[in-house]
Amino acid sequence: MQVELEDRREAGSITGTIATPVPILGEAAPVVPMAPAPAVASAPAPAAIPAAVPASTLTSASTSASTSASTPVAAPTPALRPLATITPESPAALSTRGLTVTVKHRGVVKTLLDDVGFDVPEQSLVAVIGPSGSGKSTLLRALTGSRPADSGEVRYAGRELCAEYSLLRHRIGLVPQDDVLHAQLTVKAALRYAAALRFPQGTTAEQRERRIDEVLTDLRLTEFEGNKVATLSGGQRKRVSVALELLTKPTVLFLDEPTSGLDPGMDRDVMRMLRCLTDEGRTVLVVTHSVAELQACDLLLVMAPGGGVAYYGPPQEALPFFECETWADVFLAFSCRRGYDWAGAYRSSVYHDTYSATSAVESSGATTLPSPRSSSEDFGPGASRERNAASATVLPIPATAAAGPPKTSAPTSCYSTPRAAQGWGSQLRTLIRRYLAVIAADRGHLWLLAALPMIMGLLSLAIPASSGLAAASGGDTNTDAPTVLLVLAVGACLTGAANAVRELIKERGIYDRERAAGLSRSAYVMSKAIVLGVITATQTIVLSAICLLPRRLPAHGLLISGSAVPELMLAAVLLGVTSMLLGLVVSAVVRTTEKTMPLLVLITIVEVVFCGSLFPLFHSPALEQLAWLSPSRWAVAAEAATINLPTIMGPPQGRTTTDPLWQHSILQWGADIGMLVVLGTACVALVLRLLRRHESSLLRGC
Ligand SMILES: Nc1ncnc2c1ncn2[C@@H]1O[C@H](COP(=O)(O)OP(=O)(O)OP(=O)(O)O)[C@@H](O)[C@H]1O
Repeated sequence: MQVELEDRREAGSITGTIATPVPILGEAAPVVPMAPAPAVASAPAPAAIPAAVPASTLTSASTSASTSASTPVAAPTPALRPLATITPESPAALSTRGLTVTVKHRGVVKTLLDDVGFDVPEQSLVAVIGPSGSGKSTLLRALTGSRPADSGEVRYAGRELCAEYSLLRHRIGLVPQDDVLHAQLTVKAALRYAAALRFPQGTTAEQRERRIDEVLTDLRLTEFEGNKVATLSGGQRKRVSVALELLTKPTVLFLDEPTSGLDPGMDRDVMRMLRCLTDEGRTVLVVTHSVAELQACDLLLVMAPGGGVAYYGPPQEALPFFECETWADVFLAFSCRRGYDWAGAYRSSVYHDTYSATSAVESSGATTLPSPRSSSEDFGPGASRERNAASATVLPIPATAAAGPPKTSAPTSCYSTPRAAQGWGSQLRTLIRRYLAVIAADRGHLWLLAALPMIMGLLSLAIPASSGLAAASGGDTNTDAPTVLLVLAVGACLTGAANAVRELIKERGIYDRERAAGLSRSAYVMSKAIVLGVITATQTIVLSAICLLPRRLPAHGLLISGSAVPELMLAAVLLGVTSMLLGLVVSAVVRTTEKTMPLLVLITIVEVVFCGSLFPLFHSPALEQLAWLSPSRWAVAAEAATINLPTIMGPPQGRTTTDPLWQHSILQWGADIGMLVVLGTACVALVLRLLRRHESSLLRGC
């Protein structure tokens, strides 16, 4: 193996200088040769290593070419050097033991993670690979608390994730597979809003700007800071996602397939960036499908089908461990030998004893941590570098990382300081500003928002209603008035629900990530309700003005003498806003954006059927009570009360009495309006409840 590595160093600069920082930091990268690999000893054999592939199918590595597939062979026996001596004083950045995740699928219990345990030393870059469905994403979710394991434990610097989640979550950075960025915003604006939401209370705007400039420089994004995220390449977008996470200086950074869909050059670029982030003092764990750049990592975790660990150790020793020449051979072996106990083979190897079984976790959960720092220290100018230099560790470091520039300790002390998150009001203001910026950035959508109520208002004028909403002359009944109210109700419902029905689901990924980073659920929902409420109210006023003003109207309202228009408009606006909140409920229920359109149609039809002006609902058991749940029922009733519809229309066909909810009295009008407010409030409570339902058990408590 030694020879092979030396050959690789000569063959190309990439593999030969894997610990070299690429010029991400804006300076020329010094060429640093790769650290020597651990020496391979000849004896003793630690364990039977899987003859991973049938000889007939695959070509084995030279050391195992003669090995039969069915005969377990002795492993090449490396004299392994522990990556880090993890003691209570210098804990692993991350330790896991016995992580097991099961789900019940169609009555059958399925194990997604099977007794997974490993230690990640501070300042190491760990890649996680494995065949599709082997549990890599499940592992990431268990490590970050977004779906805690059913059993086992995860410790950060000795602190148990489930027990101290509210403390630890601010120190865990996660770059999910899908971009969690508002594509309409510029890079700098996206970072500004994220900083305003995530930085601790008391951080000044100047400190935030300085930190944003730091990460932009570190990730070579300065030249793109004015570009919209949507216009960036996949690799650049991934760098922005990483920048966003780095703003708060997480101690451990997780990335879920950051290179999927990127070309090999981008793949290398991203992996080199991760190498640099590690060399600067962070601990990085990356789930990847790409095996081309594994040399850049300090440790490699290979997941086996069934969710067990098939290998955890130095990447350069993985293929010899599996006795394969290529990763394609290893993955083929995984699929060919379904029943093989890959995890058992690994557990009985020396790699398990060296890289998975030496943890402070096993000895004690209590770790001695350096004294706490203040929150503002985190974000002061150049804080990280100074801090890292000050807390330089004596931990032995991984082979490849050892070849890089002098490394410094990850700031374990930060775990001990709870950070004061931004206040609710501050989060709400930031969220409202960001939402408005996102809406304003989409000119086409803005035009549509403006045009929709005008078009619907003009169309409503096509309804022939010579008496408008007033009493017909000559003692006749006005039977057109209910149709005008119906059209106004449909317009308000459609406007409100259409505004909201996609708004939560389309940014569920962003919300999930921000929620884990400290966002208040209620501030988020209120920001949506306020912005969409104002937009919907404005649209409904325009719609009602066009629909009502050209028509004959009663001279007085119930509350306001001189005009019925303000009362009619108020009912229409409340209907629009309540329907918008109903749209948010739909958006919180569904799991995909596609499902929102059929449900929008359904909401509209339900509101039309139950509005009360299409056919009489009163004194119709069940139907009448069901209609109470429809906002349109109460809005039309309030409008009918204002214009005294029972008198100008008379009893509906086949009935001798009129709708009791339409009674021309201030009390009834107030009750109708009050019910709209109650339904709107119930919708907000339901949205909060539904969002909570999607969250992990750890987040629900925060
Ligand atoms: N809620 C669930 N119910 C049933 N099975 C599930 C559930 N969630 C995940 N799985 C299954 O668990 C296994 C592991 O899924 P996971 O997404 O962690 O795998 P992965 O290694 O990340 O896959 P990929 O590389 O394709 O992303 C898969 O077989 C998946 O179908």
